[in-house]
Formats: sequence, C-alpha cells, structure tokens
Amino acid sequence: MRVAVTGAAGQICYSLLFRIANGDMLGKDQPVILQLLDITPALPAVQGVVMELEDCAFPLLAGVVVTDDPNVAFKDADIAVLVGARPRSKGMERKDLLEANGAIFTVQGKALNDHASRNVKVLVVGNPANTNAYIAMKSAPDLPRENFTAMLRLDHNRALSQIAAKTGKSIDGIEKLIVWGNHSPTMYPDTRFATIDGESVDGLINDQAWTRETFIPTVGKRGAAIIEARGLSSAASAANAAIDHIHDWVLGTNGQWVTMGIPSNGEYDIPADTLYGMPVTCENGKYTVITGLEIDEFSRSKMNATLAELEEEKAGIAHLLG
Ligand SMILES: NC(=O)C1=CN([C@@H]2O[C@H](COP(=O)(O)OP(=O)(O)OC[C@H]3O[C@@H](n4cnc5c(N)ncnc54)[C@H](O)[C@@H]3O)[C@@H](O)[C@H]2O)C=CC1
Ligand SMILES: O=C([O-])CC(=O)C(=O)O
Repeated sequence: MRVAVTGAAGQICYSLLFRIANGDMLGKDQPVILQLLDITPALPAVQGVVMELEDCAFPLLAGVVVTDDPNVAFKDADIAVLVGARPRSKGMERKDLLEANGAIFTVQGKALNDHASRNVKVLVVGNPANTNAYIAMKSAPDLPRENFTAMLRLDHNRALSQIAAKTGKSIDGIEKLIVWGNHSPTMYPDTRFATIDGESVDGLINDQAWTRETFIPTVGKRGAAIIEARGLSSAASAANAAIDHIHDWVLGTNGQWVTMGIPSNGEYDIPADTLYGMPVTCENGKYTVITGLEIDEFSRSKMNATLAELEEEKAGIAHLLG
C-alpha cells in the first residue's frame, strides 16, 4: 500500500513513520511504500529521517519517496495522513492560522483529487484538524466525501486513560466512549453510554461533578497541558492515535465503538458536511456511525457549543473555497 504522509520532517512524523514502516498501522503482513511530503527547506531533514528508516531495516518498507510536490506525494496513495500544518506563531491570530492552513489544505485536497487512489483514506492531523479536513474534502470534489476524516482519536484515547485511572480498571474493558465535535478544548467527551466489562462507567464513577468539572476539561485541555510540561506539543501520543485511527478504519473494530472526525450526514442534527467527532464502528474498510443515541439537555448544549466553533471556523475559510 502507498502511504502518503505530510509534515515528514516534523516531530509527530519522527514517531509515526517508524511505526507505519514497522507494520503497526496496516498489519505485520502488509508491505508499505512511504510517500513523504514536506516544504522545500525541510527536505534535508526528511532525508535524515529516511536514513534512519533505512537503518531500521524494516522488512515491510518497500520504498520511500521524498518530495516537496503534493502531486507526487499523493500519486496513487491508498492512505494519506496529513500531519504537516502551519503552527501558530507569535502574534498570529486564530484567523491568520486558519487562513495559512486553508491555503495548504486547498492545494493538498486538489492534489488528492487529481492523483490519489479513488479509495484513498485521508486522515487530517494538522490543526485545526476538523476544518483542515473540511477544506481538503471540499477541494476534492471527485473523491467520495466519506474518504476525509479528522483525528479525534487522541482525545478518545486520553478519555479512556482518564476513566481507567479514575476507576482503577483496565483500559481493555472500556467500551462505547464517544468524543463529540471539534478537536479543540470545546470537544465533548461523553461517558453516558460507556461501560467497563459491561458495567456503566457513570454508575461506577458515580460522581457527576467529577465527570463534568474535572474529566471533561482535563481531556479537552490535555494538549495544552502537554505543551506546558514539554515545551512542545504531543507527538508520540498523536502519532499513536493516527496509527489507531487508520488501523481501525482499514482493519475493523470488531464491533467496538471508536471516535472519528467525519463529515456529518445530518446525524444528531449536526449539519451535513461538518467534520465532527462521532462514534463509529469500522468493518471492511468502511466506517458506520452509531445512530439513535439519546441526546440529553446537557449533551446537546455541549454538542452545540463545539458545533458553533466549527461553524465559525468554516465561515472564516469560506472565501478560500470559492
Ligand atoms: N489532531 C490532533 O489530535 C493533533 C494535532 N496536532 C497537530 O499536528 C500538526 C503537526 O505537529 P508536529 O509534527 O508536532 O509539528 P512540527 O512543527 O514538528 O512539524 C510540522 C511539519 O509540517 C511541515 N509543513 C508545513 N507546511 C507544510 C506543507 N504545506 N506541506 C507539507 N509539510 C508542511 C513543516 O515543515 C514541519 O516539518 C500541528 O498542526 C499540531 O497542532 C498535534 C497533536 C495532536
Ligand atoms: O494543542 C496542540 O497544539 C496539539 C494538539 O492538538 C493536542 O495535543 O491535542
């Protein structure tokens, strides 16, 4: 399989590429060709990463392409992990960040449209991930819209870990957790349906104040907490979440719910096309949204708040989409 990855010189890729080449993403029997994209000044650094990939002697790594041209990077790609994005620099407003990334993701969406496999599975990691995925999807009118997804899996995994720590139970047993909405502090990690070994998580925790006032903000602000502690944003855990997201999309979840940022079809009154974190199961390379869940008043207000932020981001880049 051809796996295109952007931002190849960056810190997430320094973890991600080795795990893809090692078979963690697509299986221990699936050879991969990595097609690495970064901007021209970063290409020498990408070459250094390629030297290290060579030095790992991964049996599954069938080839590596290094380029600064999205049309080359996305040629016949089966998987595209869009990590590269413009980070926020000093004095940059959120609007400027949206604009700078909008420019990147319109170009990359068009290159995917023109060159990738018609079945390409696209995962956008680079922030603002949901809106960047929306831009890429809108810039690729010839590809099915369901091929475009945004990464909420890190949030999902963070929530799993917080629940396991709180309950003293193992992560393995936790099912039916959801993280709704935007990959931003407005996201809504929802434990209402979650179980551990069949028992209700809310019942086990039995502390609504903790769930609402500690758990939800801890998950939402975890990225900022890591930046504060490390001086750099999450990289290994972000790479791990990208591996999980594509692994499950391609190889299936055996009926387990996972969270993916996907273009809405109007589920849960989220307007069509909005890239929104939703509960899904995956089978045979397709995801299916879990529908019919009851949305209570608290959940609706949280889901609307994160939706409002996405609508605002969308309005901020509408002019780029012509
Ligand atoms: N969705 C999620 O859960 C998470 C998202 N992120 C986001 O992932 C992104 C990447 O993070 P890091 O690897 O830590 O950043 P980084 O700054 O270390 O690397 C970014 C790389 O992207 C490259 N790049 C910039 N413009 C590009 C373009 N037009 N085409 C190709 N490559 C380009 C840069 O040259 C650099 O090598 C950031 O936007 C970060 O905020 C990070 C953690 C979690
Ligand atoms: O906040 C950031 O820039 C990095 C990020 O998305 C996360 O760790 O969730």
